[in-house]
Amino acid sequence: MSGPIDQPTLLNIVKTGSLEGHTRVYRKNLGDMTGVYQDQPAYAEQRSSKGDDALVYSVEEQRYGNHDGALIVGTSTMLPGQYGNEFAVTRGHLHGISNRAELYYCLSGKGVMLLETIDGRSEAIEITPGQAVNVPGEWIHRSVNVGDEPFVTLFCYAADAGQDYTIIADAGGMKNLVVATADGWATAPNPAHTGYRAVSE
Ligand SMILES: O=P(O)(O)OC[C@H]1O[C@](O)(CO)[C@@H](O)[C@@H]1O
Repeated sequence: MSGPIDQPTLLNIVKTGSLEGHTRVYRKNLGDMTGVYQDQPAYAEQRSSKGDDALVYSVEEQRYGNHDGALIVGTSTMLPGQYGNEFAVTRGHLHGISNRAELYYCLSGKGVMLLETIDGRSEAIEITPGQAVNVPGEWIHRSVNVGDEPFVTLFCYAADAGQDYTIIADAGGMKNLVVATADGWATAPNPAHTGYRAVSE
């Protein structure tokens, strides 16, 4: 044993995204999503019609510490939306400690976990209530709302993981986009993607 033993926590989780017992809440607004969507005119049009303060996603999380071995548990609530033909996404990231894994369990709505590795692998996995994606370390990940109601997930990952948001920005966006089709969604290559840089150790 290497230090004090943390206290267990009861969490009441509501499928609409409320996490009773959370220690932090943060929200991302439309104005925070600069550079995320490829269709910049469509994004600019929504900023001017809805305003920069319009909510796009929010996170409620609970952590009992940041030390090696501790877990963060939280809920993420993504509002539906489209920017041109691209569905609403989270910023997306690789964990700062890149081998840290994460679980995403769908509480409500319909979404896709878009997952890529720096050496070119790509996966897009749809989840609906009752389904989860167990995301191993080394996968860049982003949530995508492909439905017309909030996409709510319960997530859990190592508290020391951290987030590297520059990995996607430096590559001109993720390799694939999740776009609307006549019968739902599909992935399409992102023409602006320039390849991922190596992860620094
Ligand atoms: O941190 P980002 O990429 O903005 O996206 C938020 C997502 O990441 C998480 O914070 C957890 O990794 C989720 O809550 C949420 O879906």
